[in-house]
Amino acid sequence: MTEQTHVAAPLVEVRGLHVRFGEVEAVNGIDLEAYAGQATALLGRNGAGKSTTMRVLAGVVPPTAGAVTVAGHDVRTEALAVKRVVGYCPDVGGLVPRATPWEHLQLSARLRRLPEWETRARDLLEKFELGDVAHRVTAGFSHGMGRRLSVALAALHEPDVLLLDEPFDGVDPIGVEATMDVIADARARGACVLVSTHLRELAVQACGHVLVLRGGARVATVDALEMTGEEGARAYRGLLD
Ligand SMILES: Nc1ncnc2c1ncn2[C@@H]1O[C@H](COP(=O)(O)OP(=O)(O)OP(=O)(O)O)[C@@H](O)[C@H]1O
Repeated sequence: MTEQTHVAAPLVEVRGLHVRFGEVEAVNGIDLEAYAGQATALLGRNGAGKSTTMRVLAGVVPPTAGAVTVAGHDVRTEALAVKRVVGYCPDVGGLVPRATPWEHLQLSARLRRLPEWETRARDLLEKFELGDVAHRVTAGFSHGMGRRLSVALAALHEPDVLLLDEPFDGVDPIGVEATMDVIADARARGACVLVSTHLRELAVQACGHVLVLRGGARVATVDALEMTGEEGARAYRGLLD
């Protein structure tokens, strides 16, 4: 036996990630590994660096320093390949106000050259209870409706790496359940899932591992069980100070 506990290579590998915006050090030396079939939650206070880390993994923000690979692709030199293997629900934006949910899904399917996407698109819209508004422009959508569509869009092509930034924010129980299903389905088919959220209880329900960030750095990686209930709330609170 070797000391290695994972035989397969990680789907997400982050070594010494730094991201600077002018004077602001948004991410300050994060290490992270995530494997097929795993779901990992990113928790931390406002400004801890969760969304910036997600943006780097999605290939939309380049690292200032550090090595980051997603499904074996370097985010710095192979950003397009990263975007192909990732399904990304950004924390804000990403929807075109004058387009309908169906048009969003259609555009994503065409850009990715997905064959036979219509049935899955319809199923996702039904799952997220967006079937009735499938042909209504998103301009008038509530915040929660927009979140639900963003998760459906991220999941459409059954990506190897699913990145959900604040997927539960303002979402009703049906939407939360649909998002939990999407996460469970992704894990079952061997995808790797990362979820950034402020909702600790939902994070531990969805994920097996929790990464706590503070000031752009990782302060702990714990089993989700250690973050559940009142004891978990106390443990989490302790990591925030
Ligand atoms: N484009 C940007 N330009 C300048 N500063 C930025 C930019 N994006 C993020 N930051 C800064 O980087 C830090 C980390 O931000 P980030 O959005 O990653 O945190 P977060 O943990 O996702 O916070 P929240 O929980 O509030 O969404 C913050 O100080 C933020 O102001």
